[in-house]
Amino acid sequence: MVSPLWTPLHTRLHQTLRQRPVLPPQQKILVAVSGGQDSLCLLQLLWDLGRKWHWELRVAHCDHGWPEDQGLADHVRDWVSQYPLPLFCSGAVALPQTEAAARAWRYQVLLEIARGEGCPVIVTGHTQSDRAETLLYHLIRGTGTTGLTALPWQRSLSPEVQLVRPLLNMSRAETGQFCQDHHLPVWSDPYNQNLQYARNRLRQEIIPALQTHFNPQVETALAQTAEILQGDLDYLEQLTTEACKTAFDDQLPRFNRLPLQTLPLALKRRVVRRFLQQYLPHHPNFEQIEAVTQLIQAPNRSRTSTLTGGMWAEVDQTYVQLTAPS
Ligand SMILES: Nc1ncnc2c1ncn2[C@@H]1O[C@H](COP(=O)(O)OP(=O)(O)OP(=O)(O)O)[C@@H](O)[C@H]1O
Repeated sequence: MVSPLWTPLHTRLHQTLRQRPVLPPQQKILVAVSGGQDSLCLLQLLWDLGRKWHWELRVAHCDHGWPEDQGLADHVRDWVSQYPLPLFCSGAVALPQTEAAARAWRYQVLLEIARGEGCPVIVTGHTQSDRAETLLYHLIRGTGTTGLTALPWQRSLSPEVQLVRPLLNMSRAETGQFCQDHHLPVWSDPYNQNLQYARNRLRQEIIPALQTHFNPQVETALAQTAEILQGDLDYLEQLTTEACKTAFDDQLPRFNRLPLQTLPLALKRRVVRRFLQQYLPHHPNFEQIEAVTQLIQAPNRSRTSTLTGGMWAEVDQTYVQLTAPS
C-alpha cells in the first residue's frame, strides 16, 4: 500500500504539519473515510507519511443507510482492508433525514469510536475548495466574522478529542488528480450532482463562473481570506473573554457597563452577544445585540423593547440588566 510516488502533495502535507503541529509524531489518529476523493487521498497521504511520523492510524466509515449509498460501505471496507489498519464501520439505526442530521450523527459516531480507541484526534478530508465554498455560502446568507472564518484547521469536538483538517491547503482538483495518479477507487456520490442543494450549485456553477470571469485562483483567494479572518477572530475572542471577565456578574443576569464604555464597538457587540447567549433561549439576532449594545452608553433607566419571551434589558446605574416578566 505504500505509494510508489512521492508527490508534491506529500511534500506539502509534510511541511504543513511541521509548521502546524496538529498531528504530532506517534499520535493515535482516527481517519474519517467517506469513500470520496478527498478522504481517500487523505488516507493514502497519511499512510505514506506515517513512515516518517510513526502515527497509529485507525479508519472509520459511517454508513448512513441511504438508498443512494448502497454498496458504499462494502466498497470502503474492500479498499481499506488492503491497508493493515483497524477499520470501524458504523451503520445508522434510523436513517438521517437531512444533511444536517447526517452530519450530527456522523460526528457523534466518530467521537464515540475515537474515545473508545483512545484517539485524541479525528481527521477529515476537508479541502481548500470546501473552505472557499463555505465562506462564500456564509457571505451570501449573511454572517458575522465567526461565520466567515469557515472550517478552521482544528477545533474541539469534546474536551479530549480534536477534529483536524490537514488538507485545507489542497484543492479538490489536486486531490482528484492524486486519486487518479494513485489509482484510488473513488466512490462517486450521485448526491453531489443534484443542483437542488445550494452547496452543489455553488460547487458546480458559481465557483466555476467566478474562476472564468473574475479570478482563476478564486478558491485560493477565498480560503486565504478565511485563514486571515480566523487569526483576527482568535484575537478578538481573546479580548472579548478578558472584557467579559471584568464586566459579567457571576450571580445575576447583568453586566457592568463602565469598563465597556471605552472599548471599540466591535468588542462591545461581542461582549453583548456572549451575555445574551447566556440568557436568551435562542441565538441572539442582530437587532437584539444592537439594542443592548446601545444601552452601554445610554442614560440611566433606558431600556430596550421586548427581546424575547417578554424579557427586556434596562440600565440600572452602572449595570445593564435583563429583566423577565414575573
Ligand atoms: N460517511 C462518512 N464516513 C466517514 N467520514 C465521512 C463521511 N462523510 C464525510 N466524512 C468525512 O468528512 C469529510 C467532509 O465530507 P463532506 O464534505 O461530505 O461533509 P460535510 O457534511 O460537508 O462536512 P462538514 O459538515 O464537516 O463541513 C470527508 O472528507 C470525510 O473525511
